[in-house]
Amino acid sequence: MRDRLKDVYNVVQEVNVLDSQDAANLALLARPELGVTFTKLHCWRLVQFEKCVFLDADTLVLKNCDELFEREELSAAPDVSWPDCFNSGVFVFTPSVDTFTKITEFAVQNGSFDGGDQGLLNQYFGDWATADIKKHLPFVYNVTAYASYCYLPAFKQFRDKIKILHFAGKLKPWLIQFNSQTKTAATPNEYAHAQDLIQHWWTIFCDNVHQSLTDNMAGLAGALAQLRIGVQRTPEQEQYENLMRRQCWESGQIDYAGVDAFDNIWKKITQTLEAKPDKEAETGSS
Ligand SMILES: O=c1ccn([C@@H]2O[C@H](COP(=O)(O)OP(=O)(O)O[C@H]3O[C@H](CO)[C@@H](O)[C@H](O)[C@H]3O)[C@@H](O)[C@H]2O)c(=O)[nH]1
Ligand SMILES: [Mn+2]
Repeated sequence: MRDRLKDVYNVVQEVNVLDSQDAANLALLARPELGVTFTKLHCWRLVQFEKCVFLDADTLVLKNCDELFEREELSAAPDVSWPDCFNSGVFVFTPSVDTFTKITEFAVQNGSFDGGDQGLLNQYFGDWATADIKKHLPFVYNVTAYASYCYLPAFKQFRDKIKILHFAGKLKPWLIQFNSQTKTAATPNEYAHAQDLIQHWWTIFCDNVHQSLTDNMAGLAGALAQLRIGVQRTPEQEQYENLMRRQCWESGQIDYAGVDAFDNIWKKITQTLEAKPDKEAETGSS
């Protein structure tokens, strides 16, 4: 996968979720819940660049955004569910080892109010909402596509102005049912207003990404490599695609480390089994 990425990007830099070689990381080892968050913070170490724009992997750039580099750290667009916080899926920053260290130290001390990088960065850059309006990126640089967060009449009115669409939330484009034969995505209701943009994501995937994937790749990439695009599907292929989609969906939805941890599931099963005789007794007596 790294080789494929190197064909497309100028720099492919590997970062570890937790790296015991590093003092800041060592401190974070005591806070494993911050591990994934920490990974995103590595972007501040790209000191070979003067200025950078961070983009979540679930963003889709629709127009040239070079002017973002004229903004200062930390510039970002408001988050739709709490506009006094910025959404951390798109932000302008200045790489600096010093800032990286300060943010990680801050993380170790204060944690993150939402358990992710967005809470942490909003705490660290705590005056974003009030200090400098130039650091408020227009919303078109980070438009949340999910219907329940979307102001649909505005989406319709301003859709041609959207520069970056962000598939924030659990339902990602790659989890949406896709028919490899007709090359069409079965857009769910939550994205009905953005159907052509979901289709655009899949068209880019079919035309520019699929040929770079191979069956021996791990995870979703390996599974997507097995799609046979534009040819008639055998019943086996159809069944496979349905199964893959379902597995993606389910793995995307299940909170293995939290409420859906095996211990909790087991507890629930045990409780249900224990509760059953009582229920029957109740029904019997009533
Ligand atoms: O296994 C993973 C998980 C996440 N990421 C990266 O982390 C980003 C954030 O995850 P995502 O699923 O996109 O989160 P969102 O649904 O966008 O949710 C919000 O909450 C996150 C946690 O605070 C923030 O990072 C997001 O910017 C914010 O939009 C991804 O885009 C990736 O770039 C990975 O590389 N690997
Ligand atoms: Mn995201």
